[in-house]
Amino acid sequence: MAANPTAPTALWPAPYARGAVDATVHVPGSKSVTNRALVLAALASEPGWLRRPLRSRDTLLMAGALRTMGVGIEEGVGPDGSGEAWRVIPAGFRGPATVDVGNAGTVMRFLPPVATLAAGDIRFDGDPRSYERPLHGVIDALRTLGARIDDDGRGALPLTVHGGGALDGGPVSIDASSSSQFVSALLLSGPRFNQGVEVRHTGASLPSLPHIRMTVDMLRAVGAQVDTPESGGEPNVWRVTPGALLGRDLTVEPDLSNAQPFLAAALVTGGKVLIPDWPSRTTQPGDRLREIFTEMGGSCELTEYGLEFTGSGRIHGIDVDLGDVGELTPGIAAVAALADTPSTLRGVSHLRLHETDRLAALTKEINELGGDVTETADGLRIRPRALHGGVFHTYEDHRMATSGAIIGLAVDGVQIENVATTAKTLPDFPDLWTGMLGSDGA
Ligand SMILES: O=C(O)C1=C[C@@H](OP(=O)(O)O)[C@@H](O)[C@H](O)C1
Ligand SMILES: C=C(OP(=O)(O)O)C(=O)O
Repeated sequence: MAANPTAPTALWPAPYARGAVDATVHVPGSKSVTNRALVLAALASEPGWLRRPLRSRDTLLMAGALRTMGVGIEEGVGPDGSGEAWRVIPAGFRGPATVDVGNAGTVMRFLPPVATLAAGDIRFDGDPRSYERPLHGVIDALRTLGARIDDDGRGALPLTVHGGGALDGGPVSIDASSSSQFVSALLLSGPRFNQGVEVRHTGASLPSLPHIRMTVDMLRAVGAQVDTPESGGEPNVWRVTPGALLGRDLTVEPDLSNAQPFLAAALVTGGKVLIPDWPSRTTQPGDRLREIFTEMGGSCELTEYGLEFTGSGRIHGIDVDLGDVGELTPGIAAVAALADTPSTLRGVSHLRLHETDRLAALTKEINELGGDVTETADGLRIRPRALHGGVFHTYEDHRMATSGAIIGLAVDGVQIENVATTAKTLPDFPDLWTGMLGSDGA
């Protein structure tokens, strides 16, 4: 019987680059934008369009969850006839329903607030790892705002939201130091709470600020009134006024965090990669790669065709705080392991609570290929060493798989366990990767 390439134990021989890459890579839509757009369209008072949505495990789970709660999400071609699209038709949310969150932070955090608006019970369950990921900020806040929620007392999944058809809302304090998604979750549904919502973050630090800005920008784009620290409000306080949301026609930007491995390929092989449709203005954290990968040895140009990124053939280490852009850490760690000087990646202790404990996983897997990585209290210290082939375990973490593939470009004989786990946000990864390398291996 042929080996099943999607079995969790399957090994994928990571392609070794025999030369400099020179490719154009069309990167599918952003997970973070797609899932926010779906939630906002479902909360709107009229139908809307979502063009070029990402179709991956996380976004299909979001669409499926909204459908089970009564929302219409239909396949379409968009109002002007171009491109694939979803038409989202809001309806009163209803239960009883069961939502599978998989291991999607956006689904497990963004939907319990929506469920408080449902008429009926909404049960949330997911992958084993989803039980370990922090959710207390959302659960405690919703209870303060008037919701009835049953969990097993750990402040985590599984849980049931007893939707009452409406929620009071109002002011609430939370500690969002373990995930910015707590803040985003409360703000997204805030316009639909009777009194809106005022979220005050009281923790010592707050990761992933660009993702909170993405939430605010997208709320404003559908007509919500949002006051933020940046718009003259108090530090760490966001306020959303109650009101109806518009149904819009939104085109999803490419996922810039999923562009990372392809940019890294240009850096690692001294080649060139063009990513079409790179937005000239965006809240996506992946936009920081222009600066980070330039400091690590590349150069880039943003033109009307997209982002052209060129490697110089040399890779330098970096000392950088990644607190704002934590999801870029696995890819940066992979490049840093191949650099000519050491790196220190800081500000990302919360990565221990992501898809897997990413700090432990990166340390173990790079070291098993001969690397020299140590965990610090809030990140990684990486001293480059000659690496050798071997199995790169991925712990059901899409970004571990793409990191291993980056290393495999420069190190012959790396095998990625369960590359199919990239389906969480980029099901096309293996094909895009081999397509980038071409038939002659680069
Ligand atoms: O809101 C979002 O879309 C995200 C926020 C971030 O979460 P954390 O703040 O939990 O790191 C990020 O890491 C995740 O990939 C996506
Ligand atoms: C942390 C991530 O995902 P999630 O949305 O599940 O938190 C990620 O994609 O890197």
